[in-house]
Amino acid sequence: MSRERVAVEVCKGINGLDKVVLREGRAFSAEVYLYGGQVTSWKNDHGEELLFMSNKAIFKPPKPIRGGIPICFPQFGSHGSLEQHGFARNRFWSIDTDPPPFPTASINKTFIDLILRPSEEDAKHWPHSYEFRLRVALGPSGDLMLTSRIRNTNPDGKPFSFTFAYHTYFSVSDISEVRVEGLETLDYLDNMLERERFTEQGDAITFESEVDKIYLSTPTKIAVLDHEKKRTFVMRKDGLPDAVVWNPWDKKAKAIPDFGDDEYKHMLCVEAAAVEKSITLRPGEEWKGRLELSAVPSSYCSGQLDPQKVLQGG
Ligand SMILES: O=P(O)(O)OC[C@H]1O[C@@H](O)[C@H](O)[C@@H](O)[C@@H]1O
Repeated sequence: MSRERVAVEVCKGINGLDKVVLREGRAFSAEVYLYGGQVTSWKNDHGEELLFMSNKAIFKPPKPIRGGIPICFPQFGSHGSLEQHGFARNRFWSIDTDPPPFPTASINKTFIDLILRPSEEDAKHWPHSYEFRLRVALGPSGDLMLTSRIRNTNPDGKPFSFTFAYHTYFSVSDISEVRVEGLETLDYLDNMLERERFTEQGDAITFESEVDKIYLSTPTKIAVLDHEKKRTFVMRKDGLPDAVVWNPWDKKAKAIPDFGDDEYKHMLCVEAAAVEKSITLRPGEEWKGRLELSAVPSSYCSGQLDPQKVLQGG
């Protein structure tokens, strides 16, 4: 007799931190830590992990967790007055038991709603009142969906601005066998050159050294093809015009304390983001940013794989 899988379970994770486990179908699953409101695991129906998590990740405040999908808010990167990537990734989020309804009814039943509100300490550095609601959902075919709703609740009539990213760490077999499609010929800001602006040349993007680029005004669908694994990640995004692509490569990897020296070979960050133009909300206004990830088998032929076809199963 098979024991029924609990769809949404709140339990203890590493170092006793609270986590929520979502389960769908035979073996699809995802895990979300309340610390950081961070997805730390996403598995397919073979139980294979699809997100990268460093073996040296520190699941202990105040360090953010190195891997999964950290949330960068209210500041992406180091441009601004706040700590790198903002504070949302190292705050304790709460389970939101009574979130306002979504305008269109969700067909997904397997989800968790989290909420982040500013603490007194946060308000000293970023003097704004807001509600950040995050829904993490797992679809019937294993798709992972994150929806952020950020509302300005400033009582003093003041607007605020922020930048944002879903800092997704994909797990890949070998970075030198990976290509990203959907960003070719776009303009990007090079983070390694003080955000100087360039235009991407040529074909799909491949990797042979450190990369840290913010692609601008990107399409809503981007594909990450893992040749060796014969797997393609398809990212769809909404409300997030930019896409950050990051791999630290060998030298930078050694300088990151919570990252193994060789781990750069097995990860790639492709981050749905709003960086170039910050988002401004007046009191009472709400912004929505959505990320949808699916992992599909791919038989890869150089230049012939059209992410569109992958999406349609063709
Ligand atoms: O080490 P952190 O703060 O998690 O940041 C990792 C990387 O995150 C990327 O999004 C940035 O573009 C990089 O510049 C940065 O190095």
